[in-house]
Parts: sequence; structure tokens; C-alpha cells
Amino acid sequence: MTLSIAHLGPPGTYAEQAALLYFNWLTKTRDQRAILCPYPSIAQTLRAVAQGQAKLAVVPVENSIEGSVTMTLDALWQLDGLQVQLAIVMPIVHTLISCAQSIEDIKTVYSHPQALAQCQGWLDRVIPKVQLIPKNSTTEALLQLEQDPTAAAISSERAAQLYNLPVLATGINDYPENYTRFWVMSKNYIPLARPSHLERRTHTSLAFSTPANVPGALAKPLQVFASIGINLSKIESRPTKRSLGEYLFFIDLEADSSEAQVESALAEITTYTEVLKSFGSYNVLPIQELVVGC
Ligand SMILES: O=C(O)C(=O)C[C@]1(C(=O)O)C=C[C@@H](O)C=C1
Repeated sequence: MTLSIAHLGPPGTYAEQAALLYFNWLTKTRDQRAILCPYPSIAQTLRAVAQGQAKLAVVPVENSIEGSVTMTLDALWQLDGLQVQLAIVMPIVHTLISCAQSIEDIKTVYSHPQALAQCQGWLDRVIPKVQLIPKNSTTEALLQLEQDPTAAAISSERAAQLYNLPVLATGINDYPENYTRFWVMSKNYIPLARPSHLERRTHTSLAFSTPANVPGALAKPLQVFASIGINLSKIESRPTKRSLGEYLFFIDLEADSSEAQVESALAEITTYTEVLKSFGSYNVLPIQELVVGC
């Protein structure tokens, strides 16, 4: 069976790069045939897996400079049954791509909001007057650049090569240590999808809403994990979109949900939550480990 891997397109995105490295790892270490399927948005990428059009999706979930990729969190809250198979951490080096003769000629800069935000200091310093235009991905505007020499896009060096476009500046992210964590997600358990030498899964991700906006609504479920010594590696709130000031919470636990104590903690927090979604347990790997594994 060929595994279809959905990712954010058009070709050249960072998500495609992460998906490609994962694809190489699957084909080389698992002898598993796979194909990459680009989708126009992160929400559509995840929906493709939820609706069975693709078996796996590789989606960005968090960046070291800009924090959570909110499109991913919001789509995950709306969809049912998606499980994280693996988390991959990949370095991100942004470049400014344009057909302009010089940086001073640029009037508009297109990119994914995450990429624009990761470079906001550089943009303010070097081309403060440009108009920033958010796009669904870092590569969505690349085909427009040849027609408009006053336009630029923030994307990767790899994308510039793929589209045969000039790079005017490189390493423009505000902090050189720029990493994005991607989740490899599926609807059903796919045994081949994760490295088998890692015995224990190190992280579990959950999202929940609380029954009422009252004192302790968040503290009570968190206390369940604290009381058995489980560390929280991340907490993020997102608006429920039902009413102003009402939130749902995404948390990452340093724990494996198949361990009895964790399993009972997860059962216990259902008494303090309104809707609880578990995205399962998984390992977090730097991208080099997938490349070395080939
Ligand atoms: O637009 C892309 O190239 C993406 O893969 C999306 C995305 C993101 O949403 O975080 C991925 C990595 C970088 O952090 C910037 C953009």
C-alpha cells in the first residue's frame, strides 16, 4: 500500500521539506512506498487526513520565535480522531526572494504570517515602509514575483532554487536559532509511521475546554498532573470563538499515556473538562535523526 502524506503547498514550503525528509525516512528504513500531496492551507491538510483522502499529514505546530501555529491548533480542535505519530523539529532559515534590482525597490512582502512574524525586526529595520501581505504559505506568492519586480516573498533558499528566483537576503529571521516543530498526524494507528527503537513515548498532547469560567477551572485539571509528578512542557490558550474571554487550552505533557498512572490521570480530568481531546503520545525527534536513520 502506498501511504499518502498531506502537507501545506504549493511546492517548496517548509512543511513540504519536513514531509520530504519524513518520506525519505519511511521509504528507506521501512521500505514503505509513499507519495506527497500538497494542500492549499493547513486546515485543508488536516481535513484531508480526517476525511480519509490522505493517510498522514505533516503540519507545523510551534515555532521557537513566534510560538504556536494557531491555524494548526484551531483546525485540530475542530476535527476528530487525529493522533500525533511523531514530532519533528526542523531549523528554519528565511530568505528574501525578489526580482527587484535592489532591496530599496521593494514595496510589498508576501509570506505566511508565521514567517512574517519571525522576520518582523529585520523587516522593520531594513525595509520599514513595505506593505506586509499574509498568505496561506511561504510559497503561495512565488509565482507572482516575476511579474512584479516591486514584490518580494519570505521563503526558504530551497524554494528560491525550485522556482529559479533570486535571493536578495538570507538568514533574515530575527533570531538565528529558529526552529519549527512539526507533527506527523494520522487518523488510524500506523505502526510503520514511528521509529521502532524508541521504547517509551515521551510526550502526550491534549486540548480541553472547561465547563465554566470559574476560579480553579484550569487549575483543577492541571493539579491532577502535578499531583503525580507529570511535567507540563507547554500550555497555550485559544479563544473558544463562542464568546469573548472564553478559552480552550492545549497542553503538552512529558508522559506516555499508555502508562497506568497517566491513563488514570486522563480519566480523572474528564470530571473537570467540558470537551477533552487527546492527540496521543509520541516521540520528538530533531530532523537530523530522521536523516541519519536513512
Ligand atoms: O509556509 C510554509 O512554508 C510552512 O510550511 C508554514 C510554516 C508555519 O506555519 O510555521 C512552517 C515553518 C515556518 O515556521 C514558517 C511557516
